[in-house]
Amino acid sequence: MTTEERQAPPAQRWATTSLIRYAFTVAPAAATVTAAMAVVAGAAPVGITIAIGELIDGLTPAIGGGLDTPAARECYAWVALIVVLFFVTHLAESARTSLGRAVGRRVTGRLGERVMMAASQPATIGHLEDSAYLSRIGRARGAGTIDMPPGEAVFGYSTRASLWVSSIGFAALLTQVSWWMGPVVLVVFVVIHLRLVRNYRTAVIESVNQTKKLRRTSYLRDVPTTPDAAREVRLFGLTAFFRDAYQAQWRPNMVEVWQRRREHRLFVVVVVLVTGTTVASIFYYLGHRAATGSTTVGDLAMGGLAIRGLLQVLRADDDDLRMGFGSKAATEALSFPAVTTTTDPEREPWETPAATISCEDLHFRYGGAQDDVLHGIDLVVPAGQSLAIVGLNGAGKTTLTRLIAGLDSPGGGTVRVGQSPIDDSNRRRWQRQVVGVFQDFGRYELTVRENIAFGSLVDADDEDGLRAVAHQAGLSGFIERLPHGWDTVMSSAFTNGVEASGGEWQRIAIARALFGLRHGAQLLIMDEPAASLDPRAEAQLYDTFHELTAGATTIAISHRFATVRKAERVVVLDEGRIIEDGTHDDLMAAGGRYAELFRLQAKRFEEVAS
Ligand SMILES: Nc1ncnc2c1ncn2[C@@H]1O[C@H](COP(=O)(O)OP(=O)(O)OP(=O)(O)O)[C@@H](O)[C@H]1O
Repeated sequence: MTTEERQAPPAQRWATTSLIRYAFTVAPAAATVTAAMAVVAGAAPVGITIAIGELIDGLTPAIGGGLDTPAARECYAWVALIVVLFFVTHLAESARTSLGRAVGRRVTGRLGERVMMAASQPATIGHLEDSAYLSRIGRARGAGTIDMPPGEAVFGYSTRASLWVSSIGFAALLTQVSWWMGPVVLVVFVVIHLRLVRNYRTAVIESVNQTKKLRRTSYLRDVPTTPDAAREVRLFGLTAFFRDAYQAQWRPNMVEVWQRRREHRLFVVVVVLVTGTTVASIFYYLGHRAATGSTTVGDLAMGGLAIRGLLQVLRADDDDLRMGFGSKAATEALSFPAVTTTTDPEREPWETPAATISCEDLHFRYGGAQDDVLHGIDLVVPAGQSLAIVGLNGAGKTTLTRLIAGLDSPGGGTVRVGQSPIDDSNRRRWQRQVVGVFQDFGRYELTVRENIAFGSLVDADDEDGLRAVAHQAGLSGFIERLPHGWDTVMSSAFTNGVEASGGEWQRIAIARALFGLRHGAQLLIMDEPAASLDPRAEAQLYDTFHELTAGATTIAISHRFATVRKAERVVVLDEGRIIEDGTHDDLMAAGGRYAELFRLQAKRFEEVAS
């Protein structure tokens, strides 16, 4: 993914046509019926207005003639038509509303999927750490001052379509009263309406363009209610900090939006004056014509009702907000490529089942950073070796494993597996050969079974395998005690769900990786895999390590030297360079950085023990 694709600025175009076309594509039947209902719901009130006019004109000859005269019967017919049209209006309007919303939901769902698939398309992960790209995703989901996803626009269009049908009908009725009146009123009202809508849309663009800032603002607002942060927020007394930071950011972000709203209110006053004058003049004109006998009372009533109906054209309200925000979100969502097929390949044997991994002159820099994190790493890891990477915080250990796993592509140099350099043509296939227990491993709010089976999802029905890896990771007792065993959801936020401790989560992550190894993965990466384990569990993990990893290549990052010394080979990383490489004994004998750090840690233990 290029930087331009990641950081595409907010869409300036409105997706009206493409969004409507999209709605007809994803829900053809419902969209067609919604459109038909919008036309009926818009046309029926015009019919009612005509019927009322005719009824009033028919009443004069009918009055005093009794209930069973032709004139009275004609009045009954008009009344019946009015009643029927009332029902038709309400039925069509209800159908339009519920179907329009359903189509909108479908559009929102499908566009949400489109964004998810597009964001998951690159095999590398750097774009998901890019704030510009995250803002694009936020905009495509309709996140703004208020959440207004794309489907809301579809519903707004159906409401507006109905309104346009009735407006054109009412204008046609006015033309019957006087030829110039319909076009003139329609044009004046439409011009005012479009201006009102433009104001709305400007406000929308401004607030959507604020997404990046608003994402930050929302973050500040949400932290105190996030379970992960709840303890620290209380213990450190941070509620007021987050409230103040939220307000301090929110107000300046909203200043322009508020200014726009003030201008808009002023414009609304002008609108009221112009329309009031127009409507008053027309009523005076109609009244004058009726009084001088050049038009009937029925036409007068019809004209009045038509004007009243036309006044609705002026409305610029929630529907415009829906169309504005929603279509903006849709424009953004539609700018993501449509990826329909999942690109996750099944695990299949690599060219050579157990291949040497070679890093050749690797350089890497994170997007937006000034300096490289890795400076020319050369490292050959033979198949089946257990390697430990050691180094101070920020030395580049995690970054190196990200490159080896194919999660990032290097700025310079190559990662080779066997004979094949890892590039975009084979990246996903290689990734399926790698399993990991990362520092920020996934804590999926799904069942414990799913959490572990993710290690090799196609083998999820391997009950024996699941039980075996759970046992190896020391989870058997934990799972037995769960209220729904393997089907317990790992989050108390859900009914019958439970919360696991940090160590239990880590064991789940280990079991997941072991399940992947069991089903053919050839590289295990572990970044501080025992950080949350109790000493007994950690000892057990490493004592049985070779048996558990079944000959796979393993790369472990750890600050615990008791763990590190068990590896066949150790490399020491310092500021993005390998400075030492050998067995524990070699490096101790060399008396370099490794020996220094090892002795420092051993001394601490001795001090504590004595
Ligand atoms: N996603 C990222 N975006 C930008 N910079 C990053 C990112 N991840 C890490 N860095 C930077 O890259 C450098 C190396 O980080 P890395 O996580 O590889 O170090 P490490 O040796 O694993 O550290 P630790 O022992 O603390 O886990 C650090 O200076 C860090 O700030």
